[in-house]
Amino acid sequence: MQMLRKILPAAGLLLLAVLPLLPVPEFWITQLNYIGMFALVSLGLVLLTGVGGLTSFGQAAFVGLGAYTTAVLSTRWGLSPWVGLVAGIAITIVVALILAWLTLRMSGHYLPLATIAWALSLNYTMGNMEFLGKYDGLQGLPSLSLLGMDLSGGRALYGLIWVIALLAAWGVKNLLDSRPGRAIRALNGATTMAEAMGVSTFRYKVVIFVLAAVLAATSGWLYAQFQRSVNPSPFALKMGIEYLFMAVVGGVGTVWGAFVGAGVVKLIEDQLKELLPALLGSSGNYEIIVLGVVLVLMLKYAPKGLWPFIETALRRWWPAVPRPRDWEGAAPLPLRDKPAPGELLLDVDRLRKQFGGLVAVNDVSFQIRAGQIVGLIGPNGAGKSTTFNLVSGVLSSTSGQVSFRGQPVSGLASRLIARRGMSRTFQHVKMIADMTVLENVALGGYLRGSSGSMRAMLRLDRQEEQRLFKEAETQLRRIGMAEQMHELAGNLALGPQRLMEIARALCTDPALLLLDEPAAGLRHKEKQALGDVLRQLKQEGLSILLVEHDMDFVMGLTDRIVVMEFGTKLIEGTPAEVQASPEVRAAYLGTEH
Ligand SMILES: Nc1ncnc2c1ncn2[C@@H]1O[C@H](COP(=O)(O)OP(=O)(O)OP(=O)(O)O)[C@@H](O)[C@H]1O
Repeated sequence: MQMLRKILPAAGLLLLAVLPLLPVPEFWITQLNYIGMFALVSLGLVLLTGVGGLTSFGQAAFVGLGAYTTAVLSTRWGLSPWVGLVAGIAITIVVALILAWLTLRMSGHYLPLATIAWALSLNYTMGNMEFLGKYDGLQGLPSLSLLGMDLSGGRALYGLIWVIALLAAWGVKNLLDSRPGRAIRALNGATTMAEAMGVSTFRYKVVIFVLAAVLAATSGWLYAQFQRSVNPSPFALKMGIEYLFMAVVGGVGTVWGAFVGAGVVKLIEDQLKELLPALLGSSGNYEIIVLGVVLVLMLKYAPKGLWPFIETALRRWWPAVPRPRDWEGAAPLPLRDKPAPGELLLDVDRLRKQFGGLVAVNDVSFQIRAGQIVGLIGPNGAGKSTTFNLVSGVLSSTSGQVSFRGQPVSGLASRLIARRGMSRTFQHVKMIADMTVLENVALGGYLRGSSGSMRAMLRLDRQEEQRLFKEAETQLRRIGMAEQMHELAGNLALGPQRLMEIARALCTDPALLLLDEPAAGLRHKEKQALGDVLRQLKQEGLSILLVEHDMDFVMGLTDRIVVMEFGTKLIEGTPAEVQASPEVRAAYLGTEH
């Protein structure tokens, strides 16, 4: 059985490889060629839409860009199709960068609308330029050859198409399991957290946008070699919608879903093209209507597509194995310069935040010195979380100054503040639910690594990955969560999720740790353990700013406490001073009890 499990995938791959040598009808080879080319585009959408959350209807236009570039270069200037491939990718990168710059800062429905706009305009350009042969397109592309082998014809191209498609799948899979990949996986719903870990989320939006465009253009190049001609219709908006449809049907967040989606849509569409006109007695693009209905049903009943069902079935044969723990011998990550004990670390000076007429933080000032644990307390709505967000750069202040390690940081993006050594957790836990605890914590080490997307895709980043995972495990062990490192973060209870956030923040190697209600949701024993960890961190020289409602926890842990009420600092002092203060009693008793 064990043997069979190992042999089966290899046998499947072998069958795929030798298929064109077997007496398989040309029709099926052609189908498989289309599936491979469509899967390549759909793979880009897995990255862009499924993982990154950026919906694009415009991928067909990039397919067209790849196809037209090689067609023009080979038919008008007689250049080799290989030059066409390189030029097509280069032009696509330039166009994608310009479009990304123009559109990727848009939010909500504006981005999909923008993708429709450029899909239409690129398609009209193809159809109206004399130079591109207008709607007739360009014919007579020269045949492709590789190392003296003639690759014209479906059977000959089959190998190239599938090698490229599978290599692309391998690259995308590698990318998603890497330092940049973890940042990319944060794009869909966890951007605030990723930015606080030092990630430029805009940069990664551009990266996946360009990558998806390059995959589409490569598919277009293959398409042009396959057809030996190009015209605008296969690159129209309708096809852009179909590519998205393939990604959704297959399983928009999964690499193999791209292949399943491409296969299922292509095969169903072909059947419908024959069946529907026969049933309805007239010809027309009726299959689009059926596909549209299927899409709506899928989005309602199986929004994650078909792949999760297939995966569940496959898991019986190939159970999921935890990530191998291969980082034991990895070198530790570099540490930052730490402030000297007693050094002024954080200086908050008359910080103010207004939301319209509401003054959420009203000219609040306080300081933290290196090695201190400072508590920020106050009744609900006092402005504690807002103060946190202002200090860490998640919100910009209306007025006032924040200096960190002697440098002004007001107005800086949170990722730039993170770079200087401030790290935080969130009142409402922010994580990537479908990543393991270990991977979530490793995202905290983002700034301590440097591997880019290219290295990750080629899997040249393994040494750095081992160092990052070793650090992540160390931090998890520190807060007593090493046993849960292979669990999916979304499956944890709220308490452990909060602890995981602390481990992630520690993974940044901070000089100042900002903890927003770290003990909420923890059991008594867990709270005690957390208190011990924080004391230990303090002994190691770390400074902590802590928002917390559990008074016993705060009083037993902090050196100083800042009390806020209605956005204003009520008093500041040692825990004993604060406990003895009649104002504080009034604030709490008056509002909470
Ligand atoms: N984005 C926002 N827009 C408008 N008002 C806001 C916004 N964020 C916070 N507020 C308001 O600012 C005030 C302070 O909120 P904040 O969340 O900072 O309080 P808090 O002390 O952290 O409270 P809690 O302990 O309940 O978390 C509240 O009145 C809140 O409604």
